[in-house]
Amino acid sequence: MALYRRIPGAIAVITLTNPPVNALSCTVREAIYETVKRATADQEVKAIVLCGANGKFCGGADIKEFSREMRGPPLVPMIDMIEESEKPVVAVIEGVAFGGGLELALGCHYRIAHSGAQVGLTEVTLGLLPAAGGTQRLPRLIGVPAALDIITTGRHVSAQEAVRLGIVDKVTDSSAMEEAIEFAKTVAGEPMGPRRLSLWTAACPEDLDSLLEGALVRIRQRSRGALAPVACVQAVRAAASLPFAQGMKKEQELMAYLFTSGQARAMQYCFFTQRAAARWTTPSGASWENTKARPVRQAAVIGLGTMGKGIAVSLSRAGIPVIAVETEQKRLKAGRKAVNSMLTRESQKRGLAEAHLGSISFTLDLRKLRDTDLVIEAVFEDMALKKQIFSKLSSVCRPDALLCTNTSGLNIDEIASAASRPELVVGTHFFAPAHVMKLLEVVCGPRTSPVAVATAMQLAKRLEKIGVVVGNCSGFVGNRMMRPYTEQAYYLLEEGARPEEVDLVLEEFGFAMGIFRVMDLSGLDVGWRSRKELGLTGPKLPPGTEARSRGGKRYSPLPDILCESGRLGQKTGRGWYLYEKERVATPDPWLQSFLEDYRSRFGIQSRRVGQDEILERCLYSLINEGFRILQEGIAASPEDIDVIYVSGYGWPRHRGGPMFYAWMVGLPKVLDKLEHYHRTHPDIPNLAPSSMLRKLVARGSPPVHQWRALIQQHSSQL
Ligand SMILES: CCCCCCCCCCCCC/C=C/C(=O)SCCNC(=O)CCNC(=O)[C@H](O)C(C)(C)COP(=O)(O)OP(=O)(O)OC[C@H]1O[C@@H](n2cnc3c(N)ncnc32)[C@H](O)[C@@H]1OP(=O)(O)O
Repeated sequence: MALYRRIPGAIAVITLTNPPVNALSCTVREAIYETVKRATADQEVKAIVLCGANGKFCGGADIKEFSREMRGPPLVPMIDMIEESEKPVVAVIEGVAFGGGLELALGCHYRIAHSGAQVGLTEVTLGLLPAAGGTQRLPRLIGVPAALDIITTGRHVSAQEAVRLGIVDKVTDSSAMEEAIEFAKTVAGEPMGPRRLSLWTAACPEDLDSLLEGALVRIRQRSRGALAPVACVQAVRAAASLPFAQGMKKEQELMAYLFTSGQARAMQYCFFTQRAAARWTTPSGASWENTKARPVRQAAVIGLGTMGKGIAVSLSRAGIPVIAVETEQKRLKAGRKAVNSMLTRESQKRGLAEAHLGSISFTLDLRKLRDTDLVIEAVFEDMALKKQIFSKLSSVCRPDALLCTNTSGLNIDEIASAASRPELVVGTHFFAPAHVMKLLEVVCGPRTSPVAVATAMQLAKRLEKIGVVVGNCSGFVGNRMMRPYTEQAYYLLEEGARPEEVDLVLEEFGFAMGIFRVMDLSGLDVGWRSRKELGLTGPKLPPGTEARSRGGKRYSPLPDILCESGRLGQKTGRGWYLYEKERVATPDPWLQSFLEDYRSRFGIQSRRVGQDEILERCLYSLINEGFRILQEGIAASPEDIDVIYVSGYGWPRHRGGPMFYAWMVGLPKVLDKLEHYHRTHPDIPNLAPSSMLRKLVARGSPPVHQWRALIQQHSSQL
């Protein structure tokens, strides 16, 4: 709702009251209409102040209403009514003014912000555009180039930048409310015509076309295939070239197109699922609601390799003092140098004062960890080494210290078996670079206690990461699903495709990089090492093993052969591609003739593999593994899997995540295709449809939020 009160000085104060973010729900819009009308009709009122309850102006339109039938007064005429008021309306921006919240403020005649506030037209992140006049008013207020950036990225703009750009008229460190009331008194009675943004003209650069073309190029690089940012560019073009009323018409047309697109639905699904992941539960009844996290006042990181360094920086950035441990002086020195320069860069980039960073001390002595609340082990993926460390930690650390391992797939239970308190051992699987990537898989072993899960999830929040609780199995959720996806990509090469063809299809789908470019970037030796560990290749492989089969299943030795010939990806200048200029992948004629030789050596008839087949085999095999994960209870819900893929594996947000995508495509179609590909390739068991998928199809393909109820809780590994 919106509360109305009269205060001395002939001022009416209207307060949006809809916790937690004062979203513009149907009830709020009705109340705004009513209270603004009341204030404009009241002869005693000379100016109006519009604010939000609990220190937040407004988080925008109520996103929950987008999936229901629209009711209540629409936003656009409501904002127009405010702009048309003859009495000055002053918006008090505290906390946030996002999306429709900022559009509402742009309809006001003045905007006063608190210095801690943030503003933004964030609709694009929900697959929409600012369709309450934002695409037309903002360019008129701050010029086309700055507005284009804010509208197409949806980025959060600080109050300081907002005043510099002219989005707000004034910023204050003290009470924005008091400032606004005093200000309103000074402008009462002035004519409001010049303050109506709809009457302004947008300042536009001479070369508008190249500005807009540049924006489209950046959009294609950032989020290929996403409709909303492209529509935003079209709307800003309208603001630059058409009168306000026509621009508004264009804005509405574009909004109608986006609103009914599957992409908007997918992105709104991502918004809610990301928040739902924090509300974890386990079948034992433990949950975020009934389990209290332990406080983390000091943390330690063991191992200053790529991951350890990033984790130490993340902890420090969150203000947590860190002890970083290495085994030799040389590594310690190199680690210290790298961490310190990462921190300097970070604090410059984020404008963080050194005082906000947690101190980091460096040591070779594990005994220094005796007072630490939480330790994160980030050494090589070597089970024996990890067990040795956990055994030592048990004798060094406090009995209640949480012991975390940053393994990307090893058995948490086995690692925990080396600790004297296995219930305090939990997996914290960070993603590289750990100080940048948002995802944290929190891995529960069978003995992990609820308090260990709660503490790790709380840590994720403090590090500004998205924690998702998963069960213990090889590769957990994310990496386990990657395996069948990568394997399909190898098989497609064996059958006739080229790496660049596979990558193109995946990039057209929306991944920033195709799988072969990703492998070249991270190094082909990563997978090679783990295949050697598993005895799939290298010295542990039993003599006489068939080249293209392991345990009766199809196997591709292609990546092993590449590694054996020294092609490890970007770092060696060649992998699946050639890198003559640093980081620029070019198709390699050598690889093409190598693949031809390989096919003739194994009697494989090369064929043209179509784009649909590439996409379906890669994605559906990954999705199928997701269904198996649900069936085994390794993930609590399809939503959790989707959060993992969108925030950690570059799955395009506008596709919602693999499980949501499967539902959008149609589960019967996914099942049908998997059956077809499995019939054609019976030696690839990953293509055999999972029974969970069959079950969902048999039940009429219910929407994703209903799947959880169908997952058999008794098989949960969480
Ligand atoms: C067929 C033709 C159709 C025609 C078209 C019809 C068009 C109709 C529309 C007309 C025009 C619309 C134009 C405007 C659009 C918008 O405004 S879209 C919304 C834009 N707003 C945002 O993007 C902000 C989203 N929220 C946030 O970024 C954050 O929540 C926050 C505000 C920064 C607060 O963060 P934090 O404090 O970390 O809290 P959270 O955990 O994120 O959120 C707390 C709970 O609040 C819920 N919530 C947040 N924002 C909204 C919202 N806008 N609507 C509804 N609910 C919201 C959030 O889900 C959390 O809920 P719980 O998880 O249940 O706790």
